Amino acid sequence: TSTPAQPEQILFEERHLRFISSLGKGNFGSVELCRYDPLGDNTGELVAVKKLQPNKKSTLEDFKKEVNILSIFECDYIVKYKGVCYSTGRLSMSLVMEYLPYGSLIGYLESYRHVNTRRMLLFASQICTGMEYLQTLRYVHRDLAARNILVANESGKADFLHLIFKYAPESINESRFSHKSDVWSFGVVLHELFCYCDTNYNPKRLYMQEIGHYVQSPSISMHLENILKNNWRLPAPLNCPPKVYCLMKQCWAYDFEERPCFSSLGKQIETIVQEERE
Ligand SMILES: COc1ccc(-c2cccc3nc(Nc4ccc(N5CCN(C)CC5)cc4)nn23)cc1
Repeated sequence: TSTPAQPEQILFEERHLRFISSLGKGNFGSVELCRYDPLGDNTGELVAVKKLQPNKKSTLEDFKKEVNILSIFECDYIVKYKGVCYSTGRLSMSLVMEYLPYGSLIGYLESYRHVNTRRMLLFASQICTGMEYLQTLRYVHRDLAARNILVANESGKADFLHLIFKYAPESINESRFSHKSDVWSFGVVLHELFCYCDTNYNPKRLYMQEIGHYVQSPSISMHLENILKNNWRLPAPLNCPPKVYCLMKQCWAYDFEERPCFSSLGKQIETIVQEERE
């Protein structure tokens, strides 16, 4: 049998990757803004470089898996993979991706507070399309959250990336993830959107208010599971159209089989957009 075709490994030479700034850190490693400038005249393109932490538990295998997965995705709503960079000295590997200048949805909503319902719904609809695409590839995201959603450009085309208060009940205590648990997380992202990612109303804070701030970490998930089982849900955001809150509640059906799929959510969002127009 022939060996599986290697994704086109576009090699970025480390010596031409000029560090500009740090874009963010996570348990995966760090992401830096760099200019790939082989001509050395600052005309090179800006790229987002995700450095793999070799010491972290994520291994070379994880890296190769991520490269293979990302390089297959062909979707307007998933960040574009450009290639890899193997640094000779430090034996580290980096993932090179397109750079999205507007940063995360959280940062965007904090600075552009005038974002109206229509634009929010546009974001929601685009996130839905991206999630539908992942589902066709049978890829479960597991970390859909506003912090992992990147805004691609002024037109508000939401891009998102892959990656506890976002989790569906079955994920919290059975670690079961599915497209339907991603739908639950999508409901939480909708909530963040319509709260403008306001830290006073972020999911963690609202859940902890209900559970009790005194509760310490290991038992938080048990308390979370209890309030969800007792049908408590995140409250409707200020000025949130009732139909949008109704969508969130559908995503938060305790029984994952009762949750809508992304294509149904997309259609319902389109309907609300039409009604908002009239
Ligand atoms: C968890 O941290 C990150 C950071 C960056 C990325 C990432 C991956 C793949 C492509 C990509 N494009 C951008 N753009 C971007 C632009 C601005 C900012 N911020 C500017 C303002 N600063 C205060 C915060 C960062 C962050 C990311 N970030 N980014 C993913 C996760």
